[in-house]
Amino acid sequence: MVITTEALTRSFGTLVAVDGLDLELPAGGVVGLVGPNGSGKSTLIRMLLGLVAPSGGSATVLGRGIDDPTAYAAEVGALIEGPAFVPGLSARANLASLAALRGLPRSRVDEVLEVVGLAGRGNEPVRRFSLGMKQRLGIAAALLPDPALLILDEPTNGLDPAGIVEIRTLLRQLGSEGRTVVVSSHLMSEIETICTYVVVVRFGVLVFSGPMSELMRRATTSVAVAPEDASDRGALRDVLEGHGWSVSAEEPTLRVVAGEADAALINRQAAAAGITLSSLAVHRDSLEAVFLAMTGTDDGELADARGAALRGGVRREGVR
Ligand SMILES: Nc1ncnc2c1ncn2[C@@H]1O[C@H](COP(=O)(O)OP(=O)(O)OP(=O)(O)O)[C@@H](O)[C@H]1O
Repeated sequence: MVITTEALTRSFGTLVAVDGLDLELPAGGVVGLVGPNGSGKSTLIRMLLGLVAPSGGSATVLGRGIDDPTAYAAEVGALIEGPAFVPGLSARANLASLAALRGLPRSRVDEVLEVVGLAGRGNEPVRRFSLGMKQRLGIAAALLPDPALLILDEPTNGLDPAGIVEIRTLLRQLGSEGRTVVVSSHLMSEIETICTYVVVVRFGVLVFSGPMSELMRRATTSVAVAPEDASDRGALRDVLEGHGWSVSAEEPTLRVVAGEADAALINRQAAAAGITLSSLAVHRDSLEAVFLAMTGTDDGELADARGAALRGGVRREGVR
């Protein structure tokens, strides 16, 4: 396991930002940490990096306890805020000074520029870079020590759609090369196509943790059927309900709560009752809908009163 947590908790005054989290994250691939704003993702990441002390519980990173982050610091690369670079210096010079500071070989600079697709732009001053290029440079900086674990807090925040695609492609590539990439986002849609494993949190509480394929299995499926002759709708409904399916009417179709594997059976039952179907289509909820059902929001904003109060509190007090 690349990261484990046991009853990991962090409170700020009376607010419990991370609430008794139990996690076991497998090594390799891209792990998505998803939850609406204010659900404790950054606090969790900061605890794992040793930047915030837990109020309770324990955790390990690469097999070592977070009470001594220096034991694993050299093997973990992180990007937790917009990367800070000297704007007047080139990308290459910025990375070279970071490498020198960390005692890393200068040869890593060109290697990481190559990995993030900035090799051809390395001599340009960073001030000319787009936000997406700056994010890629930030990831390059995090990659300097060739870490086994890369942790990125909302790396696609503020990027335009093209920039988001670029970062996604890069993260997928990094996750397929043996290292583990942990990436947080408040939007399922931004990371669902790149994650192999997903952790969903809400109000600091774990809602789901497991392989992406398992999350997808939670998506409910239904089969929409329409009889050729509209006057058969009632009879068709009776037949399908008689076989134990739950059916709702949605003009001009009937929606049957059933999986893809049931489609042929539904067709046969209708035919056996002398009803010809003019259409039969399998629908699966989007991951967005699954996320909505789990967290109460699909746009990253908490929908209920506590969410509104927390967001108001954060802005008013500027607590960060
Ligand atoms: N230093 C702090 N002092 C007080 N409260 C804090 C502090 N850091 C975080 N919080 C609170 O803890 C809760 C979780 O915040 P956190 O930033 O971990 O969530 P998040 O899921 O990363 O959200 P976002 O996407 O908005 O950053 C929020 O209510 C936040 O206001």
